[in-house]
Amino acid sequence: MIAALHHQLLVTDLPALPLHGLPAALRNFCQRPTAYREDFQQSRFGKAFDGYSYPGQEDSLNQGPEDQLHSFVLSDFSPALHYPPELQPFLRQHWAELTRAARVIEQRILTELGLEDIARQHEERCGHMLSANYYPPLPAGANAIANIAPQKASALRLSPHPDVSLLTVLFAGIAEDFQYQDSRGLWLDAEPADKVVVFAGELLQWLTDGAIPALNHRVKRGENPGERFSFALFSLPAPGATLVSNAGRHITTEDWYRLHLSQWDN
Ligand SMILES: O=C(O)CCC(=O)C(=O)O
Ligand SMILES: [Fe+2]
Repeated sequence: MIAALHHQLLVTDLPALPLHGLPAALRNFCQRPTAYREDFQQSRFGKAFDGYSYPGQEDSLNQGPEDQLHSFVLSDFSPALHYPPELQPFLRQHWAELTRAARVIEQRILTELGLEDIARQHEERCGHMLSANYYPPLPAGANAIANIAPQKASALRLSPHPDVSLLTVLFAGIAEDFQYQDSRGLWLDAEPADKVVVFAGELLQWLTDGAIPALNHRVKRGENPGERFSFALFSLPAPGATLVSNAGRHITTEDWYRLHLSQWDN
């Protein structure tokens, strides 16, 4: 059963969950003037990964300067009032229901994997964060990428990475151009799907002491890169928590975030 998350996507038989207008709300936010958007940057939140990041940004905690997307990270950990008005209706009306549904799915997977102790820590010490991602349309020309210096023009819209999560739930399904790395290190194209899709994050790797590796993934630049949205829901330890691996290693939430981010230190 462990093979179900081992270097692969778990495409469940559950239909994708509704987005309740979130893509349009996110696009509206991303099309506001820079000065407006800057009020919601991560540095203003100072909590976990919460807040806004934009293409070309040098100091985002969750994307690199070469990545060609806007992301807005929402979580259980910041007060709803801190988020922009565009995202308030989703947060107020749908966040609780979405994260409840995701928790049920995550619990079922962890239990089926025989990871009872991790399931208990997930239940008691983890919350959720959503990376709501908007990839603006790109011109068809090879180097004509908005906000990106020509030397950084890339075949990718999102660079390869593992997630900081315990599990990542693509609750709205999987969009085109998503790729993941198999056990041989080869990049595979994921089939777009209107199902809930789940994969392992680095916290699952840490808590299983390496038994279940985090899935590396990225987004390629397709033939005609139009507007693209994705919604990745991460289960994450809450501020102030301490987690224990199967082998008995301990880590605090804050050290976990630092350890995850240190892989991008030069
Ligand atoms: O855009 C995608 O399909 C993937 C997004 C992603 O990997 C992330 O938000 O961590
Ligand atoms: Fe990711």
